[in-house]
Amino acid sequence: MGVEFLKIKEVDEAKEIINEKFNEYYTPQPEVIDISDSNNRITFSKIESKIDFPPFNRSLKDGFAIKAEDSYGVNEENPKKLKVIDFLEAGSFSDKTVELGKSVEISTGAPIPDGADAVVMVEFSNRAEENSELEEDEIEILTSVTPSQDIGQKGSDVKKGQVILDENILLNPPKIGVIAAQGINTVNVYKKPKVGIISTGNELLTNQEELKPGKIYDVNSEMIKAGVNNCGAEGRCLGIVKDIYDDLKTKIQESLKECDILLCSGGTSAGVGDNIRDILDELGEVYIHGITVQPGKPTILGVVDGKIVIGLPGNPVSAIVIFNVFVAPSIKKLAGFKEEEEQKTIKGTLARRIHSPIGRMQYQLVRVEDDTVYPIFKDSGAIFSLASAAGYTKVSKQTELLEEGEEVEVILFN
Ligand SMILES: Nc1nc2c(c(=O)[nH]1)N[C@H]1C(S)=C(S)[C@@H](COP(=O)(O)OP(=O)(O)OC[C@H]3O[C@@H](n4cnc5c(N)ncnc54)[C@H](O)[C@@H]3O)O[C@H]1N2
Ligand code: MOO
Repeated sequence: MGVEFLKIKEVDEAKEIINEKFNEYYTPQPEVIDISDSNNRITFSKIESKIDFPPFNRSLKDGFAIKAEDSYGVNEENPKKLKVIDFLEAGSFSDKTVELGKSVEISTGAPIPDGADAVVMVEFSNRAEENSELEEDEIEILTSVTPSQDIGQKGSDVKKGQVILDENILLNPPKIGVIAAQGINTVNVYKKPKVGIISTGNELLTNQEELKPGKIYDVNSEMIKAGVNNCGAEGRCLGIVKDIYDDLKTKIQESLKECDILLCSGGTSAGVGDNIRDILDELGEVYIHGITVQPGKPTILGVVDGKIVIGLPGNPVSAIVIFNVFVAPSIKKLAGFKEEEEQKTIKGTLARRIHSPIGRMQYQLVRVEDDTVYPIFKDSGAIFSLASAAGYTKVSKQTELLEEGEEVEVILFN
């Protein structure tokens, strides 16, 4: 007999242990980065505004800054003549004061000159070209405006000292815009946890090698790395290791020096060459070996040198399902994402019945077309099934059969 599994864990119990161990063995760290590198990073602390925005009262339109009082009772039949005492482009500044009977020609974004309290849009004015009774430095306005009209007041958008972004916010283009408006050039974000990834198996080749008899290309390294990166962490492929006990043991020890969390795949079962469990027992402690799920029953969680080591089942479908269901939520949390987001789900009608093993929660890959859910009945090594899979449907451990036509929920990948 090979190694015995620990007492196999129920799904909820396994999730709880994983969550607890991740919290215990990794403490999120902040780092300060340049705003130009901040897309897709997560804020570690609140960001406060350094300045009022806008920083001055500014014109929202091209037109004439006036005293609103000058426009009362004005309309096209009853225009009002005003003297133009200055011209203001965005970025410039006027030291003139607008009094009754006067105006300053102004561009959108330019600061409102002293004395003015409203802007009349250029469309509602005439110049000398349009009305020969006007002098060169005169206009007539054709509409009335209210005080503050078309003025963006200083601090009306954001006041100095106001929280503009909370902690645990995923920075994206609009949010980076908010920071940029403040002239802030560095951001305090969560450091990405470094997650090492090792594939194990004598049969595995890198994509640099020629295919040989009995061999296959390594799927899990790149697939899991992409999954890790989607969680806001930094996945690092650390290579392929043969099923040789000492080689794998050394590789695990070496790898732990350069990462915060280690994900291995393959060698989790209890067969010849399945070494992960024994190595983790020797180097540290194993907390989970076996979860009541299908696929992915032989999943392992251990701790070595104060760091989490996960053994994902080698079959790629099992590896990605177990990663998504059990590992990704914890990595996301450590990377700074707010507590577990709702998974994206859709509902649909089963096109075929699903048989499920009693006693194991089944994650059945499915394809979805319109509202119809097609189970993909292939073994967990059939990687191509992932090309069309939209996600998976859960079949509880007490359920042996889901009938064709039943409504099911599909948990979508991403
Ligand atoms: N007698 C038993 N045999 C198996 C059992 C069992 O309970 N009793 N469980 C099966 C289940 S379920 C799974 S899942 C696998 C678990 O296997 P391991 O984690 O030990 O993985 P391997 O044996 O190393 O590989 C399984 C399969 O996956 C392929 N593989 C592995 N790594 C990769 C990779 N990086 N890229 C692509 N493909 C990979 C490997 O070639 C095998 O075909 O055990 C079952 N057996
Ligand atoms: O549990 Mo295995 O992961 O069925 O393929």
